Amino acid sequence: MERIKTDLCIIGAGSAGLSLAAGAVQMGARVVLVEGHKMGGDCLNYGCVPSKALIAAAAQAQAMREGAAYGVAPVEPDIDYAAVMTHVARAIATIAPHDSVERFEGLGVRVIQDWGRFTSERELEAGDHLIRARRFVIATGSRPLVPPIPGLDTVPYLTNETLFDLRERPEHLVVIGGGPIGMEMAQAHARLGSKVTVIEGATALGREDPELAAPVLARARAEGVEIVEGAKVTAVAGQAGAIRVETEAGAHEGSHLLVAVGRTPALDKLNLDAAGVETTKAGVKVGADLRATNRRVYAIGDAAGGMQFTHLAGYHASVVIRSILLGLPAKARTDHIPRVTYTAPELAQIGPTEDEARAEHGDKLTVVRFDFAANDRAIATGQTAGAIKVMVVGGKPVGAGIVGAEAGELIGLWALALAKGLSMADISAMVAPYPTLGEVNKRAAGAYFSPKLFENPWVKRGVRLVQRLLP
Ligand SMILES: Cc1cc2nc3c(=O)[nH]c(=O)nc-3n(C[C@H](O)[C@H](O)[C@H](O)COP(=O)(O)OP(=O)(O)OC[C@H]3O[C@@H](n4cnc5c(N)ncnc54)[C@H](O)[C@@H]3O)c2cc1C
Ligand SMILES: NC(=O)c1ccc[n+]([C@@H]2O[C@H](COP(=O)([O-])OP(=O)(O)OC[C@H]3O[C@@H](n4cnc5c(N)ncnc54)[C@H](O)[C@@H]3O)[C@@H](O)[C@H]2O)c1
Repeated sequence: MERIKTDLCIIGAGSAGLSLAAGAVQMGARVVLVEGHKMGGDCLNYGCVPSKALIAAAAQAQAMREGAAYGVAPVEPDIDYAAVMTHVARAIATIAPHDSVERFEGLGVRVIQDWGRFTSERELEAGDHLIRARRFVIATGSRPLVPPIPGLDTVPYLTNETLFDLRERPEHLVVIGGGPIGMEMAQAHARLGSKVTVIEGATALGREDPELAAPVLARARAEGVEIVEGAKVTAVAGQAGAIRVETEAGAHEGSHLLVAVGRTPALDKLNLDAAGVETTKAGVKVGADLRATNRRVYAIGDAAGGMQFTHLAGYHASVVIRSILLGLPAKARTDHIPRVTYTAPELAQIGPTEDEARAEHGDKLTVVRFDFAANDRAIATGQTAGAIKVMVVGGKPVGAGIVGAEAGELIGLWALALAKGLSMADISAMVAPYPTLGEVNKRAAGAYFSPKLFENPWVKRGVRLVQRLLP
């Protein structure tokens, strides 16, 4: 058993652990990084990267069907599903060196490729190593939640960890769960030629602003995705190629089953009791400073039990690095974290939705909006299905929601606005290049001021007075 003493031991080399390791070692800390499975974690291997690569292939296929509006004869694409998955694997392989053991060892990180398990409040065992660290950071992420549905353990089912291993296109993919994973993968597969049924216990994309989620669901349905809502799955039966899903609202059959009903924190291997680290159902119990009940231990990323995004994992790393390396107080905010569902159209949100903002701010809330249909670039490119809504309190945006082409890119401005406390006046001061979809952001800000400017009798009177006085 090798004994290692270090400043910082990070458990998990996913988005959270890698961001922290790279930052901490380059700032001069001695860092040990413990990873039991694949460097890069979920995002690189089973999550963001493969899903977005698959979505890109699906978008290409769909574009070939939709040429008519542009005067380009539409064709039904000839899709080689195995080749699509080769494209997905290539995207992973291209990014993998950036997350590799070699790169991190090159930066000076000691990487231990084994599962970590606490033996005490100050020590972690990983293979033949016993690591004593001044600070530990749990960055072990999450894994797919497999609900206790009767019969599920008797049928072959896919999760995000196995979906991208497929080499033959599912004939009929049944997806349990209409959240972001379910809807992204459902639409992508329908575009790639599978028949797809989504079975959702409540409302599909139910955490989103219903007005902004509606066009996403409508488009997916128009492209052939069957979305069954209010249909909690009660039992599953069958075998490979013929799987039957029973719901409270009837039964559905398909060739393949994808389970996408949420995530569960990956904490089971850590022996957290030995470390005095308490947990909740969502993850490690942490405060806003991301410190656990053992104050030497932090949790970041999915393991911290809040929102689950790669950019949040990176942000968490930047928060705890202040506290761990410099001893400075640091708290994680949540109000400025955007989220994007990469369906077509994309759906992006930051801060509260309209309903949530109204519940919090009541009459102080103003909601301004602008439709893509009035944006020249959207008209020119045939992308007019979309809208932006901005929730404003006291002249400052508290939230924004965008549905439409490139919504994920467009929300970036509001992420800056909320991070820095910018006002609607700041946004409207921006000159956006013409013609860009990004003009919708400025026009939303304009919509906030135009009633104040154009429907105000005092402004009109003032202008008339000045006009009389001017030479
Ligand atoms: C299908 C899908 C699509 C997604 N798309 C997006 C997206 O488009 N945008 C976005 O922002 N987010 C997306 N996410 C979410 C994103 O992948 C996660 O939020 C992110 O990966 C979390 O990073 P993490 O470092 O906390 O955890 P992970 O990436 O899960 O990494 C944790 C690592 O810890 C390791 N580990 C676990 N236990 C131990 C142990 N005891 N010892 C040693 N190592 C251990 C694991 O092997 C793993 O490598 C998606 C997720 C899925 C499933
Ligand atoms: N674009 C992105 O950023 C992105 C993409 C995919 C995933 N993610 C992350 O991964 C997380 C997990 O995504 P997810 O879609 O698996 O989970 P989710 O919790 O967001 O959605 C799961 C859905 O399954 C439904 N459900 C649960 N049990 C059911 C049952 N028995 N029968 C029918 N429906 C049932 C729920 O009502 C819910 O709508 C997301 O919250 C997000 O943080 C992010």
